[in-house]
Amino acid sequence: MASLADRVVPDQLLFYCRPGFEADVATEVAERVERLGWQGRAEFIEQGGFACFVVDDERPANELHRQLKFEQLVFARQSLVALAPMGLNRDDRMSPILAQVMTSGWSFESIWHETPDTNEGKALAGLIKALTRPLESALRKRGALRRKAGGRRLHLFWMDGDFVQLGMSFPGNRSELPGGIRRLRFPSAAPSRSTLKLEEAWHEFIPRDEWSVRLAEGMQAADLGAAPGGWTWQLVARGMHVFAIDNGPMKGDLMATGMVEHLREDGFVWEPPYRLDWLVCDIVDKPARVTAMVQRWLIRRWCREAVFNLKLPMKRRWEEVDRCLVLLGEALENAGIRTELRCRHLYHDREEVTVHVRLLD
Ligand SMILES: C[S@@+](CC[C@H](N)C(=O)[O-])C[C@H]1O[C@@H](n2cnc3c(N)ncnc32)[C@H](O)[C@@H]1O
Repeated sequence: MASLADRVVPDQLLFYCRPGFEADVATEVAERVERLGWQGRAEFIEQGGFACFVVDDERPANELHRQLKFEQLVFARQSLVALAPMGLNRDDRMSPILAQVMTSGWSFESIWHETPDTNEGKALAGLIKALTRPLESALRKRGALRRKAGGRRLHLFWMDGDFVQLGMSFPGNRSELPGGIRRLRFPSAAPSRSTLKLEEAWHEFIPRDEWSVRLAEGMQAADLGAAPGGWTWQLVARGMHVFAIDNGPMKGDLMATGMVEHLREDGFVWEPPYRLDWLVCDIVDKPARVTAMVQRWLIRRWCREAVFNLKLPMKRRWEEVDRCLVLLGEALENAGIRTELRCRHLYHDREEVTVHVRLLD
């Protein structure tokens, strides 16, 4: 291991994201960092599938990483403390990587090789496969890869075959999914691919051991903007009764379950006949309008939990999301309603984000 004086200190944070959303991650992170009272600058390459925040502060980047809770980030799929990216020579990619790890003084329990979520990234699979074993064995021999190292994980983020950035993640403040991506199998009986958005939202926002209580058989739900029925299909698959609100047609098989009441009404004005367990909404409309409608549901306690999508066709997506979430948070607080509120750009979301709200009492 390098002595303390010789160590390379990580000076940046690295975030993965959906290609095309780099500016959103960069703006979100820069704003949050500023609110936390830190200095630095965000950097990204359009369509690169990642953004960096280079810390310009006397305090170490590790400390900023600890303060910036991954769970609260909207557009980042993964959050790492990182060293500067490294150009590699094709004849010997291993040696500089080993040297950088050893001078960083890092130790870890596992190594993940990852790439941007792009076609170029996928093409690096062969190179990564060839390097995985030799690198692991070299790092194990040098004592950096250990059986016990606080759950820390080394990430090698291959920007291309000649460029890699080394990052470190910490349990409790990271995505536990490779590339920060939750891959789900499309259920062939579901009426639309949108179904995966609601399923992913549940994985993201509801701990697995609470599903049997919070997504239970016999619960009552409303699905606003339900047609053709992908989200309703998920609710019915959990054994819930669903008010499906949409002018459009629901796919036949779903209606045959007897679990769905299809009402051709306006989701923005429809009111449930009694208190429900769940509200879900996938209506394509202005984010502020959708948020105001869900806010009314929550303040009147018409549901206990809600999942809704905010469609973001605009350029400044982070600003729009932040505005909606702040207004919603303030309105709920002013109404004396305690909630758990989270928002994420999920893997199955495209130009949209998914919000989850749960009433706490
Ligand atoms: C993105 S699609 C929903 C897809 C659905 N979540 C699924 O998984 O199949 C949006 C739906 O919202 C409906 N919609 C738009 N405005 C609405 C409104 N004011 N009230 C109810 N539904 C509306 C549209 O008819 C459309 O079917």
